[in-house]
Amino acid sequence: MPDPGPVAVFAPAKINLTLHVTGQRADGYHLLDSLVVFADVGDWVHLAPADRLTLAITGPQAAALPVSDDNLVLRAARLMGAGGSFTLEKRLPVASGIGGGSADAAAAVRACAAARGCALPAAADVLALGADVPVCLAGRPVRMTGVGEGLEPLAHPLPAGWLVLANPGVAVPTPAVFRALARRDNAPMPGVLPQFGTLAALAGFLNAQRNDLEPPAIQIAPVIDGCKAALAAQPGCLIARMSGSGATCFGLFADERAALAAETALQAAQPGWWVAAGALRP
Ligand SMILES: C[C@@](CO)(OP(=O)(O)O)[C@H](O)COP(=O)(O)OP(=O)(O)OC[C@H]1O[C@@H](n2ccc(N)nc2=O)[C@H](O)[C@@H]1O
Ligand SMILES: Nc1ncnc2c1ncn2[C@@H]1O[C@H](COP(=O)(O)OP(=O)(O)O)[C@@H](O)[C@H]1O
Repeated sequence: MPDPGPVAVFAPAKINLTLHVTGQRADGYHLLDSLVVFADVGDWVHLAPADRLTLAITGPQAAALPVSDDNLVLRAARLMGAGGSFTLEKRLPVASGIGGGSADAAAAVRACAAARGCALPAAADVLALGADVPVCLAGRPVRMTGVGEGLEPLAHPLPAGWLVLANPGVAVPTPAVFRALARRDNAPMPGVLPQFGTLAALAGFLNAQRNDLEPPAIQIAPVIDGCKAALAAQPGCLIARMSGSGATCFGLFADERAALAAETALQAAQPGWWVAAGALRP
């Protein structure tokens, strides 16, 4: 039976551990090959029953996102044909390559489905909200292909690990980064992803892969290079790279204490940056 009470859904940050741009469609959208994971760092979407569809935004990043009709939470609710009183607790920096808006849209879809006791829509049905919304609705590690609609579950679970996310406070618009790409026909990842017995093995694999959007994003916002270097310099960091179209970079850690120490050290060294540590979600 549908539960008419309030619903709260976590909207975890999406991290592109790799992001290979392998082609471009006639409509301009790019073909991607990306190993996508999620972190225990994110926004919350709350939904309470109400006749009208409304949105309030709270949380430490609320000031960066004025309430507007095209907020992805409202667009997702309209796609679901749902009303209700939504509160978005905004913790992730906006336009930062970790899919905050897409994660919110996916969480709003989940909240609507939970409130009405109906099934989740198919990936193809939420793609219109944004290329990253299908992967955020999946919410687990996958190989993402196509423009974002291809979702291949991993054959083997990833080892446990920690992510430290750092954003140097610049918003880089995704279309501008794609436009600045030097080439659009880059090699994909290997056809079959290996099984990673340890986090060090995963980091070794990642080191041989790329984020093709990193060079153009650094060209637009050179501070990204410094952000990546600051993460890489933290004790215990196995690899540091930019996520999505930036500017957020991630550091991968096997050890929880090392990840939390890196978070504290970066927050102290760069008070103007957004820095957060969280476990890699299975
Ligand atoms: C680059 C990625 C990688 O995961 O992440 P973010 O940087 O956004 O986190 C995503 O593909 C972004 O997904 P999302 O932010 O939902 O994209 P959309 O709103 O659909 O599109 C924004 C713009 O990005 C470009 N775009 C997006 C996806 C794609 N496969 N090819 C593109 O060329 C297009 O210029 C489009 O107008
Ligand atoms: N709930 C939302 N959270 C963040 N951004 C949103 C939201 N709704 C709409 N947007 C718009 O979507 C754009 C991309 O935001 P976001 O998903 O945070 O970026 P990215 O995909 O690069 O991480 C922003 O410029 C913002 O104006």
